[in-house]
Amino acid sequence: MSVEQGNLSVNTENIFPIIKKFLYSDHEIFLRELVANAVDATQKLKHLSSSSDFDKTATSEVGELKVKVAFDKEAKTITVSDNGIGMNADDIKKYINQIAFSGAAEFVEKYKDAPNNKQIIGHFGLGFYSAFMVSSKVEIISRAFSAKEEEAVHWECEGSTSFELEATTKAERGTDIILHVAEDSEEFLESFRLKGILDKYAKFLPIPIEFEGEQINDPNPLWTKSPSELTDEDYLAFYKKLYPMGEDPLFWIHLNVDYPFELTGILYFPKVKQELTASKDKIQLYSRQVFITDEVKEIVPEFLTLLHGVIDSPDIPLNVSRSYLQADGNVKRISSYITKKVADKLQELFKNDREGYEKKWDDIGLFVKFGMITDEKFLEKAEKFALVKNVDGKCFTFDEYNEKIAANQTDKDGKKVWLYAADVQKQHTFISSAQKRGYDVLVMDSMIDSHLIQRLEGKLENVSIRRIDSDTADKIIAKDEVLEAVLSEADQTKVKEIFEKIVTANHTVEVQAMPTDEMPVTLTLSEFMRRMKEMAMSGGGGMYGMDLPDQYNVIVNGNNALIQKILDTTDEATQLQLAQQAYDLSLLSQNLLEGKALSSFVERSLNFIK
Ligand SMILES: Nc1ncnc2c1ncn2[C@@H]1O[C@H](COP(=O)(O)OP(=O)(O)OP(=O)(O)O)[C@@H](O)[C@H]1O
Repeated sequence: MSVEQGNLSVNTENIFPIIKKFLYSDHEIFLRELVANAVDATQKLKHLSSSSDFDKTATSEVGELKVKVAFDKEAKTITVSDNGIGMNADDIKKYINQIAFSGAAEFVEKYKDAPNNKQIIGHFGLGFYSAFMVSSKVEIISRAFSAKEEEAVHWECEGSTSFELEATTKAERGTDIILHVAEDSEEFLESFRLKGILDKYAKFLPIPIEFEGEQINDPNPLWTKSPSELTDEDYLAFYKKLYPMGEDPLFWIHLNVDYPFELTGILYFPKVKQELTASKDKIQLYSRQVFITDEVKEIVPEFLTLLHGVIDSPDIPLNVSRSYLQADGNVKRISSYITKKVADKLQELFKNDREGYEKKWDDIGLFVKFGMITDEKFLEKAEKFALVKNVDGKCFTFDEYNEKIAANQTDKDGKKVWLYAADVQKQHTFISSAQKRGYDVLVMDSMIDSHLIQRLEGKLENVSIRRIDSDTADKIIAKDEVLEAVLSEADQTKVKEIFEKIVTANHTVEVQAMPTDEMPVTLTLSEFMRRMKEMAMSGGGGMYGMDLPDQYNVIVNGNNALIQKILDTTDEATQLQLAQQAYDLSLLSQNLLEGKALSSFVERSLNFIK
């Protein structure tokens, strides 16, 4: 058989049912598409009017350009009118019958097998043909800018591949698109519904949009203006317009690039609360002032979805699938541009007003940390302006902090050890022990901190980060000097045996020589064990399908006088009671004593002081 070549053709008869079916969830898009086309038509006219030939045309007055949306509940029609460039018969044949139609055909060809892929379709600018999602018949009455009143054209189509085109008269230049609303779409014949859709998609279109005698849009939204003309009040007022219920933002960035991609916008830094998801997904994406979506997850790095505001770019492809979007060159460039701008802004605030920056740290810290964990490039930049805060409320950059602790908190291997408290109240005893040794203690108490710690350890050279209760103050920073033990080895073994009789089963006992003024018993949870546990808990329902028990180390301070007293006590019951009391005190200092154990402790304590 000889090789045969040819093109696969789409059966165009199928287009309308498919458009309807696939676009189901997003039917309201038709209005955005028609209004956007109308705005385009007026802008084309504006463009044209600057050419010298324009004066000679039939409709030489530009006049006040605008778009009107109207509906008639009785007649069941929605009409979108503009006084833009208009179309003559040839234009309709070319742009509506052929191009728009082939666009629709291409759409069907591409997505006929995609199972219910609404995300793709919702952004597929089907333009004019999306009118058929809600209409049983569509009419176009148009008078091109160059046409006389009686040279206007009338086109109509009932959602099949045949159409009618004839001459008509029209007093004004421009186009009316008349939708005869289908029975199943009569919900759109309501004022509030149409107003709602216009508010969503047309609020910032560049040409006045009129609905029920009122202009519903702001044609010159803030992001299209030059930053030099704008005051802080303008930015705050615009924020209120976007988020009427929102608390004032902390600061903002005005984006403006022409090359290698076009992008404008304003990004606001909200006060990010611990509850990250509440701040997320508030950025609105526009394309030439037409609202597209508020799902920008695939367009900006995840941590930037915490920001609020507007991004406007005609260079973000909207008619492709979301996963494809992330691989798109422009999207990548836009994403790294925004990341850089955000980092630059933070750096600038840090440099120009350190005090103000530190005051805001509690609000922006979460955002910066989230960025450092999830975005390598941001992490690199953020190392210069990220702060750590110690228990006294003082802030330091990473470099400043390393310098501060270098003398006293470098361990025997030359590593700088950062100590932190995850709960200042609970870990108070540990904090004071560390402070007695002149150690500084940081506060890292948010969920995100534990992830950040791992990230920083991987990133910062020669730094080890330890939670304050992961060891006794004596050992937490391993140094060469060793305290001499007061107890002999044999006595140490005896002490160990006494405590092993009373401690909770999975706790291990260790006798150490610590300064005499340290607690007789301290409970520690090794950094390793704790991280394992945290990982098991966060790693999707538990690594072993259960919560790992806390395996505390019970550190007995052999040099504390009470331990000697316990050893010297001959009556075994009293000896165990004393040991129990010392052990309970260590539990109590960490808020771990509860229930029956707590009651026995209280009773025993009363007996001791009676
Ligand atoms: N109101 C109008 N006035 C003048 N020309 C119009 C109008 N509406 C549509 N057109 C013409 O019909 C063409 C096809 O419109 P359609 O909306 O299908 O596609 P598009 O606007 O080019 O692209 P998209 O698919 O992104 O919307 C337009 O490019 C334009 O030339």
